[in-house]
Amino acid sequence: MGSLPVPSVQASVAATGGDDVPLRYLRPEAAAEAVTGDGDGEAQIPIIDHQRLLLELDHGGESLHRFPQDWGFFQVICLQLVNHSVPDDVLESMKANIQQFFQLPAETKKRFAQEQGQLEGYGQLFVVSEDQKLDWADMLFLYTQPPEMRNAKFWPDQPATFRSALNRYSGAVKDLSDSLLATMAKNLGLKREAIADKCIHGMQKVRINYYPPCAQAEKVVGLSPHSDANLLTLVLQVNHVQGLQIKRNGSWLPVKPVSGAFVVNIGDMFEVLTNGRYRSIEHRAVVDPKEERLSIAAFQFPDIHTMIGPLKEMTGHEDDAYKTSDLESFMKIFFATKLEGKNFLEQMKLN
Ligand SMILES: O=C(O)CCC(=O)C(=O)O
Ligand SMILES: [Fe+2]
Repeated sequence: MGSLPVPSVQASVAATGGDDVPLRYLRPEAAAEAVTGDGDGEAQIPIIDHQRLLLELDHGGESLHRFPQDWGFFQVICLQLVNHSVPDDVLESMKANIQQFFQLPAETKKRFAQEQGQLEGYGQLFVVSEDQKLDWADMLFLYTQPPEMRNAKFWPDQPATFRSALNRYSGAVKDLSDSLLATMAKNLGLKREAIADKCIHGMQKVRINYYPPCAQAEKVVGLSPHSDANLLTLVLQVNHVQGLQIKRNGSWLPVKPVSGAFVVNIGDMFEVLTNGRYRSIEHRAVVDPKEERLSIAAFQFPDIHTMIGPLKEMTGHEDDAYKTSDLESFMKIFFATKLEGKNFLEQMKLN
């Protein structure tokens, strides 16, 4: 497993001034796919107050149900969660640390570079061929939970507070995710523990994205369209620069950054577990012509030894619509596949 090495986009922009965009990044047709509005007003992703949601749930309210139904034929959850349990200082410290990390000299960042055949570290993912188009971004990918899975050599020791900030962030986001999974299970008519029980030692991987500005922003893509393979993803948009878009009714809908909010996305494993009742969200990131953009995606997985397949309580008399496989095989196929819409999940479908 691994991704082919590619140059740092940030370093190339610094070296060349960034006016000439190398051919491997130019994909004007993909970049120009239709975008709906600016993510405001009617088209805005629902903003959910987490404390209120929990109160409603305790009182038997309809909680999350309203939103997926408003959001089209399939149950699609993409929402911005505010008033959640991750403390402000944990968010602020994480943001400051990653902003400082990407400002470090190229040689310093390279000390944490991915190694051949491995996914973790500073570099890029999903590059599977020499002639594939590339994303206009650099990233840092780390295994964060359970703590035994951490590989200290990929965890930056500069800035000095990076490791402690990520440690706190990771734990707080895991707790929040567990709480959301319990809520979602209840929404599906399952026991609260139905999904959470699979996540007691649930894995978490964190992908920190850095999108440099691009003089030809309208011809490049920051992160190719994809759905996340895991159960649930919590994305923090680190600064005010807009870039994240979700696919809805065939066009791209911008997700406006809301300060302190987590964008909560359903991943492929949730789609499989619910036998397709809920659908994973296809999304992408575009880049800004003038300003850099940063985001942190925390991918929540079940425990490493969990089998991933449609839950019996979900299927009833229906046939399974997806294969059942162990988590490791599931992930191997995911990382060997070029990131392109939901093509990975197609491989997991039966018939
Ligand atoms: O940059 C973003 O907002 C999206 C990040 C994302 O989708 C990912 O890392 O999987
Ligand atoms: Fe994603």
